[in-house]
Amino acid sequence: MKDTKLENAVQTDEIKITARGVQVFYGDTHAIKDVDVDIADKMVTAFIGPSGCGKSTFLRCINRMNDTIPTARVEGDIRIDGEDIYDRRVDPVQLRAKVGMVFQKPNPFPKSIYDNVAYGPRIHGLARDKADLDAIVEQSLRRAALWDEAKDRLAQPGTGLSGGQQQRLCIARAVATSPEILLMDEPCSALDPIATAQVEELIDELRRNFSVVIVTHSMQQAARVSQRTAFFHLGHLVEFGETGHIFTSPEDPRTESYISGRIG
Ligand SMILES: Nc1ncnc2c1ncn2[C@@H]1O[C@H](COP(=O)(O)OP(=O)(O)OP(=O)(O)O)[C@@H](O)[C@H]1O
Repeated sequence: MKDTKLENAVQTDEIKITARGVQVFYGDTHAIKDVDVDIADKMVTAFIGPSGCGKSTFLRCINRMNDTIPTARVEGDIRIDGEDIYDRRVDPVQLRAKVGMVFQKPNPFPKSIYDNVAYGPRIHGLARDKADLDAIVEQSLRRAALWDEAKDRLAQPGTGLSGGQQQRLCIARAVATSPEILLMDEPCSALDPIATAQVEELIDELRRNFSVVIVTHSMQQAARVSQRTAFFHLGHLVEFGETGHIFTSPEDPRTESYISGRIG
């Protein structure tokens, strides 16, 4: 299995994240089993697979969010630009500024729109002065395609926005610290079709500047937004490759069954 995976791994792109022999345990539950993958820069990689197969668990390895779960134990090697992110010298808080995350349910802080976006730059000391912070907030809201809707109400609470706007605010908050990687865990599952389409369009824009990894339950969404797809099943990374190839000519029968709707 490992050889097939590596043969299918994308070798020609510029690689941002490499994972080798990754295992995750929650107590006695073995949730991720010996995963090897190379994730390309400036592309969208989708993680798909049936419920409970380990997509979110593996996503959380990339910014060490599993560190916050007491029963979770991660083994193996994960590197970003060749740097071992589990090295003792790596500060997880700094890592999470470099590897931003957007969650399933929009979770703006109970603060103004401005302060939501300014939060990360403030705690990481990224702005020289107020004018600089204003510029970061504006640029982040523009990148999240929210500036036009938010510019006249920056002092109003983020929680007063619509669900789709809140999710774009969370994307603006994530990009405000100039991350290199954006992790998205089912970012559209709480959104209506119009807001989903806006966020999907935004994801396509974001890949110009970031490496984006998205967990999705929707195969249509994976096909629309991603260039690379990883199919997980029972904790294994079964198949990984170009999205079009995975959806039209999957090589593993488990992938074929899943995309044709027979499992999951
Ligand atoms: N905090 C936790 N504590 C204990 N077990 C967990 C925890 N989080 C996940 N698991 C277990 O690890 C396995 C993988 O779960 P994970 O949430 O990563 O799957 P998933 O593919 O993202 O699922 P879904 O699509 O339903 O969100 C499952 O067996 C799940 O029950």
